[in-house]
Order: sequence, then C-alpha cells, then structure tokens
Amino acid sequence: MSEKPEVVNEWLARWREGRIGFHRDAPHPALRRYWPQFGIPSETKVLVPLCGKSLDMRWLAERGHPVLGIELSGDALDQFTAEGQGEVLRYHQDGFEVRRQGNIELWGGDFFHFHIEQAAEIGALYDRAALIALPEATRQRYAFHLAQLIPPGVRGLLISLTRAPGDDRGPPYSVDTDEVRRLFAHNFELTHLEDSEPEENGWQESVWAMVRQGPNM
Ligand SMILES: C[S@@+](CC[C@H](N)C(=O)[O-])C[C@H]1O[C@@H](n2cnc3c(N)ncnc32)[C@H](O)[C@@H]1O
Repeated sequence: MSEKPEVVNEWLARWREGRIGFHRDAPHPALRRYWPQFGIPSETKVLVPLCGKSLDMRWLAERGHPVLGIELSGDALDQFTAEGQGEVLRYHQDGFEVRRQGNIELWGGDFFHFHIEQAAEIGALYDRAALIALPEATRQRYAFHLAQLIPPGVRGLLISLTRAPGDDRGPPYSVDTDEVRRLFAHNFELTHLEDSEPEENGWQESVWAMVRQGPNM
C-alpha cells in the first residue's frame, strides 16, 4: 500500500520550496557517538529509510558501509548527489528511480513499495527522523514494514523526535518514547540510549539502539 497522496505531496512541496529545517549540515552527533560501539563490520550494507539528503549517509559510506537510502523526493536525491563527489549512475529498478554515487545507492520512490527481495543484502539500519515524517496510522505501517524488511539479528540506531507539549502540528510529528516502544517492542529489542537537550523550538530527539528479534532469539 502506498503512502497517502496528501502526505506525499506535502513532502514533495517541502523539498521543492526548501522547507527542510530537519536537515543537518553535519553528521549527527549520536551517530558518531554510538555507531562505532555497535561493532558492525564495515562491509555491512546499511538501510537508511526516508533518507532525505542526510550527510549521515556519507559518514557511513566513509566508514566503508555500502548505503541504501530510500526517499520520495527526487529533488532531495539530486541535491545529495550534486553536493557529493563522483559520477552518478541512474537506472530504473522495480518502479524506483535509483541513483548510485560511489557506495551509496539512493532509491527514489515510496518506502512502502520497497520489498524484501530488494532488501536482500541489508545488514544494518539507520533511521533518523523517518518515523516523525509520518502521521500516526502510517507510523504503525512503517514499523511493521521495517520489521518485514530486516532479518533477525540486524542492529541499528533510531533517532526520533518529540515536540513541546501541546505542539502537535506536523510533519514532523511528535513521537514520544512510549510510542517508540509500542511501535517496535514486539519485533525489536530496544535500548533507550539518550535524550538530547531540548532545542529552542522545544524539539527534543531520543536515541535508541535496536536489534531485530527473530523466532529463536
Ligand atoms: C523529517 S525528513 C528526514 C530526512 C532524513 N532522514 C534526515 O535525517 O535529514 C523525512 C523524509 O522522509 C521523506 N518521506 C516521507 N514519506 C516517505 C515515503 N513514504 N517514502 C520515502 N520517503 C518518504 C520526506 O520526503 C523527507 O525527506
């Protein structure tokens, strides 16, 4: 099932108009702090759902990880490759418009259309601000779809966001720690690593380690 057209259009418009306050100009401090502690071998391919033009993908790639990002907005992906270095290969695969630059492959299209056969080599997960891009009911589908894609034993880092109490506009939506647990706890082992300092606008990020659980784990 696809994402709702109004949500899709809102994200496409944001990228077209440059309303991308969530984008960071440097790799995320929590990624730099926690990823090395996970001991994930450098050749392991990392899935980055709803990736935007995140520089975190470049940080992972510089550490030897093949990266597979998925993003609705072609504008975001064009900006990412234009701001990077190296030749960009483009091709169509399974309904996605894929761009490849070095060891980063960017699948342009709807995450909910990305299926297990395409996820075959994925061995790690990095999710920052994916969950908060989606309205509540879609967040449940997101958590379920992610669990379908990821094999048992795969670990990753999740960074979510809470808005100030009473500030319930979105996107980005506020996703509190109870909801993160509700969404993921039956398929993933979750460890809450930290909450960042609240920003001036009242936003606060929560950082989680997660491991996909399997029937025998
Ligand atoms: C809050 S932004 C976070 C981007 C990136 N992870 C970061 O940390 O900068 C959420 C992103 O999800 C994308 N998005 C929303 N729904 C999507 C979907 N169904 N499939 C793929 N991308 C989607 C939006 O275009 C947007 O770039």
